[in-house]
Amino acid sequence: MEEDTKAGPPHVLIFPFPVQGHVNSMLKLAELLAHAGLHITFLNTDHNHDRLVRYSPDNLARFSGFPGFQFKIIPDGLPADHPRAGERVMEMFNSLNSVTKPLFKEMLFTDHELQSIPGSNRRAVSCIIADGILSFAIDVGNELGIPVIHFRTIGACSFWAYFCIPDLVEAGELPIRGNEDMDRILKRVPGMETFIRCRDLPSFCRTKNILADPNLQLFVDQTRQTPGARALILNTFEELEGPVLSQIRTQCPQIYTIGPLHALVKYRSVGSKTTSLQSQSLNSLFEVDRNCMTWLDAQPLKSVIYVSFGSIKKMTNEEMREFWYGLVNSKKRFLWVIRLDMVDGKDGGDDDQIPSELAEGTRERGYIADWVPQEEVLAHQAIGGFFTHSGWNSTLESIVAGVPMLCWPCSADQQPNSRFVSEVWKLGMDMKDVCNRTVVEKMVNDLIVNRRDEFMKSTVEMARLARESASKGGSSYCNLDRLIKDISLMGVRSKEYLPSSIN
Ligand SMILES: O=c1ccn([C@@H]2O[C@H](COP(=O)(O)OP(=O)(O)O[C@H]3O[C@H](CO)[C@@H](O)[C@H](O)[C@H]3O)[C@@H](O)[C@H]2O)c(=O)[nH]1
Ligand SMILES: C[C@H]1CC[C@@H]2C(C(=O)O)=CO[C@@H](O)[C@@H]21
Repeated sequence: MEEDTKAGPPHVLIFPFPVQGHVNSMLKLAELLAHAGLHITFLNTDHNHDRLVRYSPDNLARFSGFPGFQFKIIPDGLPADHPRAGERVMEMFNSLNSVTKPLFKEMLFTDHELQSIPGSNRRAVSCIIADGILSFAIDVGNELGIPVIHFRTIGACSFWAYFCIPDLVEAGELPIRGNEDMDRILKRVPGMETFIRCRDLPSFCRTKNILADPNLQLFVDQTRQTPGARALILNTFEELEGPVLSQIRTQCPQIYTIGPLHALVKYRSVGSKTTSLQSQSLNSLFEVDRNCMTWLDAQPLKSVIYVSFGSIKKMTNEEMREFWYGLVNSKKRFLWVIRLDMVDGKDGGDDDQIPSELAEGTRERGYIADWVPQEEVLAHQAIGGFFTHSGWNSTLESIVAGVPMLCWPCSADQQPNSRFVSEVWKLGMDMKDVCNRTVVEKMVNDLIVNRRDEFMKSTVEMARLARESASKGGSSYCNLDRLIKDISLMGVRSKEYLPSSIN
């Protein structure tokens, strides 16, 4: 079955790991590629598609405006009531591998809309852009003769830390030998030898069972498969992570740095119906509370600390209490995102009664929301600082907005991210491994009052570099053009690749 290579533009299938932070950045890439005229199939899980339809209905209308754009739905293999958050998010890997992978292969082989339609301008899928932690897509692409590009939605610093873990083990630098060992500087992560400590490695390294820990092995294996992909896409920019990118290129020569994606959408989607800031809330898997913007309008300039720990983190009642007292005792205004699924269980009894001093302080100076339009919030003039978990999208959004960060990393790549924010880029402070109301109170005041001028110097400069990279002629702007050209040149599937039947 030879494909008519003269028919229509390239057809790219985009497949994110199905959580908000990944869907967000991959939908932005989908918009950019569709805006450039490529045909896009965006593969959503049934669970997430239902949430997009429910909480971002305008999203579907916006994307349907691109010719050749379609959403495809695939099960994630989990029951509808699975939390898909906290530590249980790890269960998604097993179901995606056992249930989703065979369906993915069958879809590519049998789905008429993914094949070339003789006489029409729709080509078969000519390239797969898969999440860097869904490496089974490489196997499927190889079986079907479709080139696969990895898009890893974390920063280059974290990708490289993951990649070097086997070298750290081989050199005896891992495992970590207890709490007293956490500040030991590691020597076998090239480019980070002067500042990366044990506590700054991805959280999965905090295991005694370094050779057999299933989570650690999963991410190391996924990361080490990336050199087998046709190329690697990273949502970052050369001016932010150049030294680490040089190290990664020794293993993965073909890298497209096209971030910050949310800024690139803004600079390349001129004339789109929605401003790029508003378009972010069109990718939301949660119901957005826009009333917080009216509350922000009433706050003094740079007076508010914005607090959000992403879409996956779950907190204990004790952690909530320490942060709440720290924020109230700081005497600063705060906008705090507490998702409906965020607090781990309710221990009932008086724990659920809010102490009067907290209730009064929150009433006077605080606003608590389930979910907000974060890019718009960070761009608001009332925001003086971002108390963040250091998720990579949040980090980039804070950088572009020029907002200094107080980092409380929770898991995975957040640990390396927070070390780079504080130690390398000087964009804020790292509160790693601390959960104490007195420390929260002090660091909030340091961030938006006592050390504000110090951080503003570096945040203003990094924001300039970020916007420059995403503007016409900038590094990320040009790399996106290169990616589009290279995808257009990618070979087409020839018949010897197509198996006689799905096995
Ligand atoms: O009220 C809110 C809170 C967050 N966001 C958005 O949600 C996204 C959250 O992404 P991120 O900051 O990366 O955090 P997570 O949701 O935790 O993302 C997961 O995926 C990221 C990308 O791989 C990783 O860096 C993180 O560690 C991982 O937890 C961002 O775009 C935010 O703008 C909102 O729109 N409204
Ligand atoms: C399942 C989460 C643990 C780490 C994963 C990840 C990665 O690319 O390594 C990024 O963010 C998280 O959502 C994933």
